[in-house]
Amino acid sequence: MKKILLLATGGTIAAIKGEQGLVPSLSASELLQFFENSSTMDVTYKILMNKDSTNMQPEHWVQIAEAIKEHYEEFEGFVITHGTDTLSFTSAALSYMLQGLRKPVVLTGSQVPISFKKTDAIKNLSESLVFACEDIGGVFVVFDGRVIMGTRAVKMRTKSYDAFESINLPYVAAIKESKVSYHWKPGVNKQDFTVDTRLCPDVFVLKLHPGTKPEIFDALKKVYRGIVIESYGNGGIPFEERNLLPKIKEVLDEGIAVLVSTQCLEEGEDLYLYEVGRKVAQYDVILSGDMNKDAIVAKFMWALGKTSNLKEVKEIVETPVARDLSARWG
Ligand SMILES: NC(=O)C[C@H](N)C(=O)O
Repeated sequence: MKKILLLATGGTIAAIKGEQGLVPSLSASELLQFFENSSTMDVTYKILMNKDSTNMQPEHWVQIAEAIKEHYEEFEGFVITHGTDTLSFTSAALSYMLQGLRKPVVLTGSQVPISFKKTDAIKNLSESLVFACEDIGGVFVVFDGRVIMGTRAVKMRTKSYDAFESINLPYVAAIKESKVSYHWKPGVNKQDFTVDTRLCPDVFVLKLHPGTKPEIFDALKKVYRGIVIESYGNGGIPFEERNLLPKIKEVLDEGIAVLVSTQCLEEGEDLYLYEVGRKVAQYDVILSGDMNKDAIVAKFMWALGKTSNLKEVKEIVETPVARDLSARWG
């Protein structure tokens, strides 16, 4: 019998209809009442919080990581039920905070509450429990029959059952009728299991649009230590009218880390391709490669939690962790 720990954090999966709309309310034991006792696994549950994931903050990621650390030796696999809206930020953050995992940490949720007729919760939770029994290490998202690396999941759809896609990396596996079919398998971790929950939440994502004013950086530098600029296409910063370059140089000189990424979900940046990219690349900004925004935010917070030296932050963020960055950039 595999010993699995179910950590409940809320989300639609645990929601009921309240007077103000759907609210997470069910406990972990109430979630498990929808399942028959299994002969292959022994599931223990713990409720960590009951939140709509919109209300999740980096401090809650730390709480989840600490719970896994506390129970790591007792269990063979972990399932975290979570709201889908920020699930991929949490899965990425756990991928950075929990290194050298030799057991699966699986995040799941649902688009429709578990007590509703057309729910996807029973499928997602039972497939997550199946995957949590696999002999594999790492953080994964299991949703709608697909297994995605925790650093590569992105919520693409607000209502459909297939809410998540694996961006810039193939799915790890498919699950059908409780059978796991691997497309590829992450290698065995060589490093020891370590937990590093130091995070600096002072990171801001600035999504560029034609008309973005340089003065925005004056406001940002007062409250943030890291700025992610989601630029366009292969990457670049406008340098003619509303020229953003002088302000970027100014914030860097004041010790604020700047990362340039792209609004395009697939194929990553190539900052050296165009003049608009090369002009900002000369400032030694951090490059995103093909990491997605949710992973970038979590990794940036994790890097800034360790150091404020801009060179070291760049080095940490640009080094691949848990398959978050493809070989071309790594
Ligand atoms: N499907 C969901 O779980 C959405 C919900 N608002 C949440 O993220 O908690």
